[in-house]
Amino acid sequence: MSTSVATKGLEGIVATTSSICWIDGDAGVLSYRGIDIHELATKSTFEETTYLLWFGRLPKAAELADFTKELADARHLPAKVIDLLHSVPTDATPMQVLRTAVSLLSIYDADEADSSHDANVRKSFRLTAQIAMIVAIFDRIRKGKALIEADHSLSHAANFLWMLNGEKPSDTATRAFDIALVLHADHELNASTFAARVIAATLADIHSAITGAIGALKGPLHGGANEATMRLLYAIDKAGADPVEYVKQMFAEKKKISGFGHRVYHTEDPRATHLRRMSEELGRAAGSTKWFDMSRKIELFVKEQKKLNANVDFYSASTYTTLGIDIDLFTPIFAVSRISGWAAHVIEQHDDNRLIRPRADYLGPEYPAPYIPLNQR
Ligand SMILES: CC(=O)SCCNC(=O)CCNC(=O)[C@H](O)C(C)(C)COP(=O)(O)OP(=O)(O)OC[C@H]1O[C@@H](n2cnc3c(N)ncnc32)[C@H](O)[C@@H]1OP(=O)(O)O
Ligand SMILES: O=C([O-])CC(=O)C(=O)O
Repeated sequence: MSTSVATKGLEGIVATTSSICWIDGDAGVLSYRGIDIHELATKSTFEETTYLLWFGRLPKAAELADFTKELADARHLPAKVIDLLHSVPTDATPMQVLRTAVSLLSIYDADEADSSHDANVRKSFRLTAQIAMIVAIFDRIRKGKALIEADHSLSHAANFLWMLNGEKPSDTATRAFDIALVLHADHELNASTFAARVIAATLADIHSAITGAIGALKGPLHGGANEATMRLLYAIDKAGADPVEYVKQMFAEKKKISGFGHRVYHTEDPRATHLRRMSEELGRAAGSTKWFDMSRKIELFVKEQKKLNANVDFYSASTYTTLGIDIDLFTPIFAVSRISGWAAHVIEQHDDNRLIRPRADYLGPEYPAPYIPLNQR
């Protein structure tokens, strides 16, 4: 009965046109609006990269200053959203809370019913500022700590660390975190971005699309892999095990190693190059490269045994841990960055929309199957 054969997981299927992000998975190239990620990671900032993603080109100095101010000015959460953060159980995961809070934000957004280009851009500023605030504020609430007011003079990266830790971050920590935000900002039609575009394509609002994207990011095959990677490193450490022997046993049990493999890259993930270096450098600066050393042993072994490369999630785990960030904040922090890419894709989708509605290769009972009356089944 089927008319065509489905490609499991839509591998290799081109599902849309886009002008935002280009990846060459064989050459290990990632670019935003044509600009290589290595250039952006070494020269740009999260604010400038977000401008690039949303508006299609690098900003001039005055444009960047205006953009930075607008993003800082958007650091405001409705009281009801702060109430929600106080009312959820303190053992709720930050990803659950973020997903729920972003959904609630839509009810208080002045532009909720407006999905025009300009309204989407206004909402993107707010969502980008608010997602970072929600993650930082909930972490303080669950730890019984006093809330920290946003500092509008700080960059997006520095303000997040300030609101999370209640201490002005060092330049080293701010720059490392800012680079991590740049590296995670966009990645073409990854699962969460695709989810966002599918939702946006029904002409649903951007908050609905981003709520769905956060749900998709949470899974351990996608953004959740950074937390799963760190849980693996902790488990090896707790067991006092040799990392290679531990991973060998996982292979014997046919388990996947989080932080390895990628649907698109068949070579080094260019983001891992930076995160590997950051993991080592931050470890050295902090006086211990323990997590980097363990990660590197695993990386070399997995590469040798399975020809699998580390992806963006592998070294972000040890990088964030060395920055003193709790494990269950890793995936929310991915969202703190990825909102920039999600927003760019929702704007692009709404600007030139068509419903996304593929077909399924039907494998069920043959048509016409009999309807058997209830008393005869
Ligand atoms: C930000 C991101 O989303 S980056 C990705 C984050 N996810 C992870 O790190 C989770 C671990 N990795 C994986 O599960 C996969 O590599 C994915 C989900 C990233 C890509 O999945 P796919 O393209 O569907 O590849 P698939 O899962 O089919 O794997 C192909 C083969 O490689 C193996 N493989 C892939 N990744 C791994 C891994 N991390 N550990 C062990 N084996 C792996 C699979 O077992 C499979 O082997 P088989 O053909 O012998 O059955
Ligand atoms: O592109 C993907 O499939 C996953 C990924 O690396 C990302 O979302 O950053």
